[in-house]
Order: sequence, then structure tokens, then C-alpha cells
Amino acid sequence: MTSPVLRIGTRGSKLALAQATLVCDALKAAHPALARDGALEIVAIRTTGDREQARKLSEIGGKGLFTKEIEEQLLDGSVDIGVHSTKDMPTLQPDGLALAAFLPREDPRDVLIARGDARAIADLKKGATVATVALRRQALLLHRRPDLRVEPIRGNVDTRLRKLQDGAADALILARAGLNRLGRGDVGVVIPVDEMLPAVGQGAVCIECRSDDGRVRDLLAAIDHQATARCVRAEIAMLRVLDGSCRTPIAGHAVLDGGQLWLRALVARPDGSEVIATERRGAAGDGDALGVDAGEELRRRAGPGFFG
Ligand SMILES: NCc1[nH]cc(CCC(=O)O)c1CC(=O)O
Repeated sequence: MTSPVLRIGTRGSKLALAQATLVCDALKAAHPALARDGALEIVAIRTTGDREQARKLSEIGGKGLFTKEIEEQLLDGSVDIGVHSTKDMPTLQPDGLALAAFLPREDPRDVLIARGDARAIADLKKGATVATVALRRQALLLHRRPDLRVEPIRGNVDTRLRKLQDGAADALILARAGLNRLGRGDVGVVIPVDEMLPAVGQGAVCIECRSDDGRVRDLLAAIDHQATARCVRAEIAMLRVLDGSCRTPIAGHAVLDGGQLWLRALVARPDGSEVIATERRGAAGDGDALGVDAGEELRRRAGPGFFG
């Protein structure tokens, strides 16, 4: 028995394992030496966020709930890379770790899954109940439709779909990316980006490793999807400036538009009563600066009281 060449740390959820498998496939395609049996090993790691599903994540406080244990195992050498949903990542990595690569982004939009025949937010009955725990989704829903009621229904995708069927709500909002990666591309109708700006990093899988691990960084450089990396790094730079807690609704989404990077970003009050939005366009290589600039504008316009 030879030991694996690369140990891949991930959460153990179905979606997380599907994403880790995508990383394995990409690595094998790029590096024939990694395609032999046993070269890659997926290590499922239980994170605080997985243990605490029943409590409100915003009450447990904080960032890194889905990443901390994976990062600890990276730092102590138990695993060599960590695979994450970028959306669940803190904006800064601990000393000694770096985001080294991004897989090509999946569809970053949210989808509406309604029990009746509603095909869009505008179709929902007056006073309808919509299930989501994300403050961004809550704020943007209520901004357009103050009559709606938001219910914090949690659980994995299958659980939430079942609760919807059981009548716990009239509709549910989930990320298209997660559904697609779970083979549930059939479910729901996408909500346009201008109605519900995606979360920073939504739809993008990122790969973290030890900053000084040159061998692994070289392996990962071959699978880094540059367009995704540029867009997502701009979004993260924006979010880092705002330094919002997870009690602040923040959205940020960048695309490459004919060689230019176009970043849209907003902050909102949780009840949807106010949305402050901005955008930046610039050179594709200037994403960090564009993100910082957009974040600073939002912080200034929101003022000190806004983030409660
Ligand atoms: N916060 C949970 C989470 N983190 C990443 C995804 C979906 C996949 C992605 O956005 O990359 C989801 C589920 C959802 O929001 O529906």
C-alpha cells in the first residue's frame, strides 16, 4: 500500500462530497500521475456548522463555521487541500493558508421553488410564506414584496424540499449551483440576478492549501479557472471591506463582460426596507481594486448604524 499523494479535506454533506469529487476529476484530468488508484483520498471532516444545524448559525456567531476544522487539519498536515463552497468562506484565510484555485463557476443564481404554479417572485400569492435562512434572500425578497413572510427552514437540500412538499411554506429559495451539483437541475425556476443579486462566491468551489506547499500549489495552478478566480476574488475583496457579520445582508456578483470585469454589490436592511447598491466596471485584472472600491462606497453610504 502506498499512501495517497494528496489528501482532500471536505465537509461530509452530499453536496460537499460531490464538489470534492469534481476537484478529484479535474486533478486527474490535469495530472496523469494523480489518476492512478489511491493517489487521491477524500477525507470527510465534520465542522461546527454541521454539528449546529439546529441552532441559528448567526447566533453561534460567526464566520468559518464550515471551514475551521478543515483548516485545522490543513495546518497540522492531516490533509493537503481543502475544498469549500466559496460562499461559506471567511474573507481572509488563517496565517499559513491560501486560496489557491477555483473550479469553473456553476450557475450563481438563486432559484424559486414554489408549491403552486408560481414561476417568479411576482407570482407568489399575497402574504405567501417563503422558506430561507439567508438574510440576503430575506432582505431582497421583502424589498420587492413586503407582504411576504419569511420562514427560517433549515436542513440539507432534500430535507428542505420535503418540508416544502409537507406544506411548511409556499415556496423555498435555494442556490441553482447546489441543486445542479446534486443532480436536481429539474427543480425550481431561476430568479434573475437583478431581482436577487447572488451571494459573494455563490456557485464557485474554491480550493485551499498551505501557503508554503509549492508542490500542491503547482498541482492546483493547473486546474485554476482564471475567469472564475478573477470574478470571485473581486467579490471577496468587496466583502472583506464591509466586514459584515452574518447578520448583515450583503450581495456581490461579478462577471466578465467582453474582457471587462463588471461587479455589482449591495447591502440591505434585513427587513428589506433599504437597499444600497453600486457597481464597478474595469480591467479584468483589477478585480481586487474594483472590489475594495465598491466595498468602501457601500460602507460610506450605509454609515455606521446600518450594520446594527
Ligand atoms: N449556505 C449553504 C450553501 N453553501 C453553498 C450552497 C450552494 C452551492 C453554492 O452556492 O456554491 C449552499 C446551499 C444554498 O444556498 O442553497
